[in-house]
Amino acid sequence: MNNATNANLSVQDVHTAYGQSEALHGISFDALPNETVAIMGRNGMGKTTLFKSLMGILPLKSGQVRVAGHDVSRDEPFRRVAKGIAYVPQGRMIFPTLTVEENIQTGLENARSKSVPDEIYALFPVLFEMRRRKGGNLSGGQQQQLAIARALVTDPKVLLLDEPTEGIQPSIIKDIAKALNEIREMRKLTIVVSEQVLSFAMDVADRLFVIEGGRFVHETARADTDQAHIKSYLSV
Ligand SMILES: Nc1ncnc2c1ncn2[C@@H]1O[C@H](COP(=O)(O)OP(=O)(O)OP(=O)(O)O)[C@@H](O)[C@H]1O
Repeated sequence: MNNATNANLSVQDVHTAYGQSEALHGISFDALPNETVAIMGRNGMGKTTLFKSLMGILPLKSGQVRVAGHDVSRDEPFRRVAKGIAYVPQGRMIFPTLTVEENIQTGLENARSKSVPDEIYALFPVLFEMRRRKGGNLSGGQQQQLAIARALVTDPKVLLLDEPTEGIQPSIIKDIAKALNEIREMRKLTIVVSEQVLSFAMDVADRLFVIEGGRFVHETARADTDQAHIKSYLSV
């Protein structure tokens, strides 16, 4: 475990329930600036519930979430965004009838300037080419890039991505891995990504956790990863 005082994201003993049914049973981890952490697990193991808990979309039953040293555990989602955490949800959730540019601008709601920073289009040139097209007309991979761009304009310290490779073709998955590595290096971001694709996690993550039944059951540094062991958790 890293020293919590240096952590950009510190998650301590988080429990989350749907009514009487507890889905997360005490999740704890820290992540540093310029570090990517992958959370691996099959469907229904708690990845989405964890991200919604970190963002405040679901209330914590108990536990604490700190972003850059600030306790955000009781904050509404928009306050958490202002304190430096951003979310790319599963399924991307872009607005199909808005243009690419307008989709990115929805992330700039609380910013002084509504113009999309050049840096964003430099990272994702395809979004610049397609800036006047409707979001709904983009391919899955382009929509994923758009969802990442929209999250990045809030200038987060911590970026959460829920299964970014879902439904995306392998060649584009490589592009997304490259973009995430560039963004992390450029902004010294903390990235937390949930995944079922191990090769993608190995391309981006410094550390990997396995979640099962709402608990972390395995942790490994990338260099020490026993890939066969991780795969045994991912196969049904
Ligand atoms: N709205 C809900 N009401 C009740 N239980 C829920 C709800 N959403 C999820 N759960 C339960 O919480 C547990 C964790 O689900 P979660 O969606 O977080 O898993 P996941 O790992 O993100 O899987 P997936 O990749 O399918 O989204 C599951 O047992 C699921 O049935």
